[in-house]
Amino acid sequence: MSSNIFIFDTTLRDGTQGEGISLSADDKLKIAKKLDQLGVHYIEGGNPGSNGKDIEFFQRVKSLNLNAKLTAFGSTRRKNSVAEHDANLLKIVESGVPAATLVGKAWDFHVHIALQTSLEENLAMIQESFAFLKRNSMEAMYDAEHFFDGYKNNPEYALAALKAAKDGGADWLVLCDTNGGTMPNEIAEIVKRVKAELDMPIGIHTHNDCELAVANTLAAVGAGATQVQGTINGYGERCGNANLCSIIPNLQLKMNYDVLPADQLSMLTNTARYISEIANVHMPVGQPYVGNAAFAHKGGIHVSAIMKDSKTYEHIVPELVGNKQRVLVSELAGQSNIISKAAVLGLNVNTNNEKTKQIMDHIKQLEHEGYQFEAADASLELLLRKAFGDWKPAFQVESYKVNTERKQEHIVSEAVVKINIDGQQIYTVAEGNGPVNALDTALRKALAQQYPDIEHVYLTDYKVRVIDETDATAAKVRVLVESTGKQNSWNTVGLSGNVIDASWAAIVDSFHYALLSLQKVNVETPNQASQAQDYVGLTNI
Ligand SMILES: CC(=O)SCCNC(=O)CCNC(=O)[C@H](O)C(C)(C)COP(=O)(O)OP(=O)(O)OC[C@H]1O[C@@H](n2cnc3c(N)ncnc32)[C@H](O)[C@@H]1OP(=O)(O)O
Ligand SMILES: CC(=O)C(=O)O
Repeated sequence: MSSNIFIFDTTLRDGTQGEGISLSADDKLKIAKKLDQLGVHYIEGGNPGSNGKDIEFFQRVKSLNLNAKLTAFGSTRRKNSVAEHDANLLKIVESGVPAATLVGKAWDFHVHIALQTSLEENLAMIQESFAFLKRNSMEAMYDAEHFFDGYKNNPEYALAALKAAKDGGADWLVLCDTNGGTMPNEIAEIVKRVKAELDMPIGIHTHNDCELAVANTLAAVGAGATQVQGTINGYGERCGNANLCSIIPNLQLKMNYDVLPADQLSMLTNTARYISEIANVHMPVGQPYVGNAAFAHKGGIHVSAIMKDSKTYEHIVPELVGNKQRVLVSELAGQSNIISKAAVLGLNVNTNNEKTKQIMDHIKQLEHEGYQFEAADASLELLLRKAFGDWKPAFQVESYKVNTERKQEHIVSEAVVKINIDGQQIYTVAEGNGPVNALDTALRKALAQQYPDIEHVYLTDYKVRVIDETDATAAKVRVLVESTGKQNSWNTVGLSGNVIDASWAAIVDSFHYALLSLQKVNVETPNQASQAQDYVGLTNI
């Protein structure tokens, strides 16, 4: 391993400057705990001089006794004032954390335009603010705002800003590519020059406006930076910050730096997903390292090869970052995709045979008609189980009917469902706020008579897509439904020329899937049942 790199997480500060991200104090505490478990070295909790929520966070976070060093963020003192009376600096000290990060201007243009003060006054603001922090015994980082743009415009002044921070006692000089417009070669060259000029620990803080934040961070580290600032999932102002979920594994697994212990690196995927849930921001499936599709294989040629050796199409072992390999089945599949998927389900299909080919052709035909199985794993599982003779449906649908009626201000839908379970006909009626909701409720009510646990299954997402748009009158509708049980969620698909019928098909598949495990638990002895659940895998609702 090479030398240590310090990870400075600013998800709770710069991350919250991203559009659509707003975290409560409780959210921030949960995220701080998670980041600490991951093993980051610094957690920038927020701006105590900005809002009450951040002040509350800093008050409450102390009781968590985190290993990571907490840092409070703010700016250098206001122009023409004194640090001791600066409300923002006082709040930082009052926050009681051991470290602080102050942003200060390093680009002469910004001093003139944004601060509207003299170049000398800005240097005094920097120097005096750091001296104030050091008098209060804090570890102090200088976030040299727009450092790279400043250096390109006026290198003497940009370096003078760094020297002012150093003279004030700053412990770290963090070079910021605030507008995110610098290229990796420029970053490397400028970091090297700063290293040669000033004997100080250097950090890097980049933004993603040219989609280069990760590359720029790595270039800076290669040139001698030892503190890396970034956020989980790259949240941050405008196009975001440098994404730590890519930087950490790149540094550790590709560039051989000592960043996190291996067992903590394997928490990366879980951390990224947990924080995306709290931030309520959907993660792109193709997000490197931690995305759901980061190790998902779709093309038949790829799957055929990974079954021989995963290295053929995987740049790392996914488990190193806590992710896992997935095989998708679609019209681009070959027999290998089916065999691999069936093996995961515990189905005994281990050789290429005529049956596998028939199923593959059937799936391709269905996808050609408009089905889509890669986003409907549960429907695919039912299809495979049926094809390999492993599935007996728990119920048969006899009929359904649904009406929607508006009475003055109220719209109500009523569904009537007739199903058959082991020869016994069950007939239910239910109301809902729409036809899909009414059908879902009526079917659940019918099944609950024999499978009470089905009450825990909810429809949690519903997507409709009109396909075959070139022929609008004959267009088909594809409905994807996400359902959630006590522990898992799963997706099913329905296709029809009628949106209600497509929805019904997707709902029926969802309940069939849920009943796979309930059915097994009901028919087996307790011991066999737990084996059956392991065997069924995903389907323990
Ligand atoms: C590059 C970055 O990401 S920096 C961090 C950006 N993050 C944020 O701004 C989020 C938190 N900010 C806030 O809550 C508010 O902006 C506050 C509390 C800091 C300040 O609020 P206000 O006092 O109302 O000022 P406002 O936000 O309108 O303007 C910023 C002021 O800070 C001054 N300022 C900007 N940078 C600095 C600096 N490095 N040092 C000192 N003063 C600065 C500006 O010149 C401006 O002063 P002016 O009002 O005399 O023109
Ligand atoms: C400090 C900071 O967030 C920046 O310069 O981008």
